[in-house]
Amino acid sequence: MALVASQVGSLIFPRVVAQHEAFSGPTIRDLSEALKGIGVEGIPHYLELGDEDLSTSASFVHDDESGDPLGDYQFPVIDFSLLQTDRRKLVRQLGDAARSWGSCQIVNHGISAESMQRLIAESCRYFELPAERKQQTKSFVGDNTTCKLSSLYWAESWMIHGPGYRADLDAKVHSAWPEGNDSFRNMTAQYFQNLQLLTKQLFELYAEDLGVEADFYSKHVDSSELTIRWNYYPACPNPSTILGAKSHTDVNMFTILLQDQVGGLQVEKDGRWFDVKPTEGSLVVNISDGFHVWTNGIYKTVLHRVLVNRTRPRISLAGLWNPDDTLDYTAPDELVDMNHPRLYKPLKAGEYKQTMVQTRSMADISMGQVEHSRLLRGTEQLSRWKVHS
Ligand SMILES: O=C(O)CCC(=O)C(=O)O
Ligand SMILES: [Fe+2]
Repeated sequence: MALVASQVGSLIFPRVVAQHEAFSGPTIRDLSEALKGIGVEGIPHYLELGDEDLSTSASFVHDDESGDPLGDYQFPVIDFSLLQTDRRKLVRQLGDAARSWGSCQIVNHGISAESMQRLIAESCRYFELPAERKQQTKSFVGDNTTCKLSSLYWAESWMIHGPGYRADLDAKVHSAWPEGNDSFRNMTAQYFQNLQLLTKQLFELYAEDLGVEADFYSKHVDSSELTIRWNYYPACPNPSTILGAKSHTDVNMFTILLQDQVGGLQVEKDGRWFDVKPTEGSLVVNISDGFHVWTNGIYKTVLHRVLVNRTRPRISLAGLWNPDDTLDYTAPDELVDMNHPRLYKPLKAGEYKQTMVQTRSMADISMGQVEHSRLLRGTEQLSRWKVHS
């Protein structure tokens, strides 16, 4: 029996009545049971894992109580307060993490843990609104509208675009949540500003690590667009067969991610998956496709995915940086030598973004999973701009 989109949508996003911190109780019908109810056996293939192999999960690494150092496989948690005490050490740690993981967690970065917790708690209140209310928010994706979504599966999301974020925020939030949203809007606006400062600092530190002009990257922050995407992953009855987000790289330049304490984010390294275990007050810094190209491939674009769980909803706020479309991701000459020949042909940020938006919109529920996965990986898609491809 063919499955109608709206039917599937309501099944994959059953209403979750949840207290974020203490979700309990069997409020979700089992997905396959629900599907059987409308005459469908099993799970629609586009929701299956395809070539995603959860058995490669290396989460055991973090459960190991023995305290053994994990060497190259210890996911980096970097103390940003080294900025005041040992800048060179901070630069080295950030650079090492960007080269080997394309990702790290930073703590003591100047944005208070308390303000981030409050922002998460307020964001949860938004997602706990009835679906009809949330659907009034322009850019909201979830419930009945999600079935063709290319990358995020068991998730609801919506986003706010900078630089005119204040007006965008007021209009969008107000339409869904006219009462009680003032503090949410103020907190979010403050968070935009904090991320801007932090990103400038990070880009200066990365420039130092790479040995390029101090403001080579940071001077573009003011003319870049920061989008915040809220991702909400309801508790899922089939967490072993469904992902919150399939493995993907981010197509933008650079991402700073705020996650709650539930866990589920994983990053790939050397063909294995590692949990990014939430650390109180931390932010996850992810190198995206754009920054990877802009560093001549010296920094890795990180492949990541999100697992869901049976009992607790999870929330994350992805701070996605996109430079002006005219920005050329061509890496500076300092990063090109005999050992590092130029990897990519000239590539404008806008051209890459547009190509990838088109590519991803081709991702369709009728598509095989392996093909689908390729569309989500900058590591594969960038090959068409490789100098010797
Ligand atoms: O929820 C997460 O931790 C990751 C979200 C993500 O990868 C994204 O929004 O691009
Ligand atoms: Fe992502």
